[in-house]
Amino acid sequence: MVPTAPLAISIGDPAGVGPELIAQAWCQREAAGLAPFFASGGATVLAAAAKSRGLSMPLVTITDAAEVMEAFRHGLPVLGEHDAEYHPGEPDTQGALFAIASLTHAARWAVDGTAAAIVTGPIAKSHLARQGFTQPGQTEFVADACGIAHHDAVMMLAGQSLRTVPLTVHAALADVPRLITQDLIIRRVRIVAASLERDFGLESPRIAITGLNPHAGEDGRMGTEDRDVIAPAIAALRAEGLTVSGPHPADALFAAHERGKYDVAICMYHDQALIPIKTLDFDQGVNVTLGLPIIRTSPDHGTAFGIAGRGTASAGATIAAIRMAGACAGHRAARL
Ligand SMILES: NC(=O)C1=CN([C@@H]2O[C@H](COP(=O)(O)OP(=O)(O)OC[C@H]3O[C@@H](n4cnc5c(N)ncnc54)[C@H](O)[C@@H]3O)[C@@H](O)[C@H]2O)C=CC1
Ligand SMILES: NCC(=O)COP(=O)(O)O
Repeated sequence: MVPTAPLAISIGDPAGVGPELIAQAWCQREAAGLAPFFASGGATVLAAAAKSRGLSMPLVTITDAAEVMEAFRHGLPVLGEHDAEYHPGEPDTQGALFAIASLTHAARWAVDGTAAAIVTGPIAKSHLARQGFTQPGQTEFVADACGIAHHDAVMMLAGQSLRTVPLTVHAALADVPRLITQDLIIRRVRIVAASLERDFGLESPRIAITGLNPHAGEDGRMGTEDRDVIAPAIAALRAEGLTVSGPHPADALFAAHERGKYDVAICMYHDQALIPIKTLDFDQGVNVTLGLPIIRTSPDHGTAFGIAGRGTASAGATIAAIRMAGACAGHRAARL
C-alpha cells in the first residue's frame, strides 16, 4: 500500500553530502520506485548541490504539503523558507543552525500528519551541539518531538541481508557493561518485536541477541554479564512468547550461514551492531528509529565532509532510506 501523505526530508548539514544525495534521489525517483517526498527548506542549498553534481533537478517551491503529489512530478518540492549558503566540505555556524531548523520543521510535519514519515539527512553531532542541539543524535531529537522517552526510541540498522539493533548507542565503551540491564534488554526487544510486525510486516520476528564478552562469556569465565544479565532477560522474553535466541557469541553471528536464521540481531553496543552493517552494506544501510508514533529513517552514513560537492558520494543509502520510509508508511496505512 502507498503512503497516504508525502515523506518529509530534512537536509542535514548543508556542508555534507546530504543535499546532493537528496537531489540524486529525486532524479532516480522513478527507477528506484520512491514515494513522493519534499524537502524541509534549503532551496538555495539544494539547487547548488544539484548543480555541483551536474544534475538537472528543478525545484518547486510549495506553500502546502498538499501540493507535493503534483509538484513531485516536475521537480523537488521544497516547503519552508529556512535556507543556507552552500559551502561543501566547510561546515559553519549558519549551516548548523539551518540543519537544526530543517530537522525541526520536518519532525513537526511528521508528528502532525502533514508527512507520512521523516527521512533525515546526515548531521555532524559535534557541530550541532555547539549551536544548542542538546540530544546525542537525531534519534533522540525525533523522540523528543514525539514526546517519547529516549530509552524507548530504538535505533535499528538495516542492510540487504541483515538488521541490527545496538542496545546501547552513543555511549563510551567503558560505560557499556553498567548500562546493560535486564530491564533495558526486555524493554527494547519488546519494542523491536512490535515494530517489526507493525512497520515491516514480519509476523513473530526471530530475534537473536548477542553476548557482550568473547564467546558470550564462556559460562562466566570471560565476564559474567552474558550469564547473569543477558541470559535471564532472554528467558523472560521467551516466557512472553517472543522468538528470542542467545546470548550468541557475536563473532560468528553475522556470517552468511547465520544471517538467515534470524530477522534482527540485538547487539550490546554501537560498533558491534554497526560494523557488520557498514562492512556488508555501506551503500544500502538504513538507520530506522523504532518505537515512535512516526516513521523515521536515515542513511546510515554521516556527513562525509571530505567528499561533499565532488559528485562521488553514493546515493544508495539515501535512496534506500527513502524507499524504506515509504514501505513502512505503507505497512502502517494498511493496518488502519
Ligand atoms: N545519520 C547521521 O546523521 C549520521 C551522522 N554521522 C556524523 O557524521 C560525521 C562524520 O562521521 P564519520 O565517522 O566520518 O562517518 P561518515 O559516514 O561521514 O564517513 C565515513 C567514510 O565513509 C565515506 N562516506 C560516507 N558517506 C558516503 C557516501 N554516501 N558515499 C561514499 N562514501 C561515503 C566518507 O567519505 C568517509 O571516508 C560525524 O560528525 C557524525 O556525527 C555519522 C553517522 C550517521
Ligand atoms: N552511528 C549512528 C549515528 O550516529 C546516527 O545517529 P542518529 O543521529 O540517527 O541518532
